[in-house]
Amino acid sequence: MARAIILVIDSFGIGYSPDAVDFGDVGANTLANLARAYFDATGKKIALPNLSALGLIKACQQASNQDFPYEGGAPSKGAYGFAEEISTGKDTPSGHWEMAGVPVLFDWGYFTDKENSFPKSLTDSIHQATGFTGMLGNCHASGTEILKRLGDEHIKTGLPICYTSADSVFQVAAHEEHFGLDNLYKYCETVRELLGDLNIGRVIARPFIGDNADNFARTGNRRDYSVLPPAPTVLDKISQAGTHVIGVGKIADIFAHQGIDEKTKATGLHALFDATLAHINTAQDNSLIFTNLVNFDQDFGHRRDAIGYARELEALDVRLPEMFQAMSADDILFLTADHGCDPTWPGTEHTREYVPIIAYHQQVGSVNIGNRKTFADLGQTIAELFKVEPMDYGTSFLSKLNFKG
Ligand SMILES: O=P(O)(O)O[C@H]1O[C@H](CO)[C@@H](O)[C@H]1O
Ligand SMILES: [Mn+2]
Ligand SMILES: [Mn+2]
Repeated sequence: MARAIILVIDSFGIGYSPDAVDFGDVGANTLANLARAYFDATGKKIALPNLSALGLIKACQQASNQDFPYEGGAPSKGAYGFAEEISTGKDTPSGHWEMAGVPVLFDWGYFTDKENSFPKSLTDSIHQATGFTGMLGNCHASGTEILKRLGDEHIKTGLPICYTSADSVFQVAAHEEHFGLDNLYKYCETVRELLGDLNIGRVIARPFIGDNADNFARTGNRRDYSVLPPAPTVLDKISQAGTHVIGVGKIADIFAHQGIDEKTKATGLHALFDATLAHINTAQDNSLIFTNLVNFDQDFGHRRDAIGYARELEALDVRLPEMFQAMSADDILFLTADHGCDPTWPGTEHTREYVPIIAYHQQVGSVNIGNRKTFADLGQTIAELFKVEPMDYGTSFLSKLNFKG
């Protein structure tokens, strides 16, 4: 076994899942709906020749029973299927931990009130511990809209902007220069400690720059402070057994730095892709390179920008051959997602969807691995590949891969 690569296209759902009714997401389909919106707006079919060859379109059609405009051929290489999530939430940590073999079967804590979202006991303790006299926001919000609304006041008052969403998060936006990046991180670390038993998945630092509502922009210095996964993930197991686990992008943050031997941060699709390629070019045998492409979710899914999402998918597709070329004959690439975020869906939140599971290896001919009952099938496959004890959840699909020769 040489190396494995996992590319998570963050938020890339391919059709609402059987339990979507519990989330108000019946009808969501990130890929199919954005392809339609792109066609309606531009008259062009989304061009995904490489992802189509890997079976992505077929996986989406199987998951959703729907057709949509696209350009690309029939599946010709690699394995393709669609997986449903058994974790209770449709958030990023749940999706990633489940794909690493550890679904989140307990309920996260949520701040459900749209206004005055944080309990007074919590805000009091934050003010006491940080020395700030107050906070702005304290509500549900989209991270870009709240900057437009409160960014100026933040600069004037020096108070942090705190907000949440339907996810189990406490987010803090602050200006990189006026408030300072280190101060923002320190504030978030304090909040992380004070959240205690509220069972909140993540505190997220959201630094931004700019001087007015028209040009405030979030920077790549986002930092996620996650709780630990509820059990050792396949990353812990393979890392302990000697596999070199490399996290690219926010992977290390998502796994609270557990089971990660080396990490590289980068901002934007191309920088993240380049960082992944650089690791493929240099990583020793017996390595796992695990990359999260956050921009699909952050810049397009939550922003409900279907056209931008479509163009970013095309840009990723164009670059895939570079990855195929960099891979050695024994390497295996998995492409998947952690949840949906349909850019045509009402609101700004994630959507409960099937995700694609695609596996590419030079020697693997096209094979349909069908409906996977949990994202943990990927973790179980990774466990088998790297020869560690099986995980408690998931069914490996390694034996289904159609290895030639
Ligand atoms: O609107 P922004 O700040 O991008 O927030 C989004 O990002 C958070 C973490 O993924 C989610 O909870 C969602 O609300
Ligand atoms: Mn995500
Ligand atoms: Mn998100």
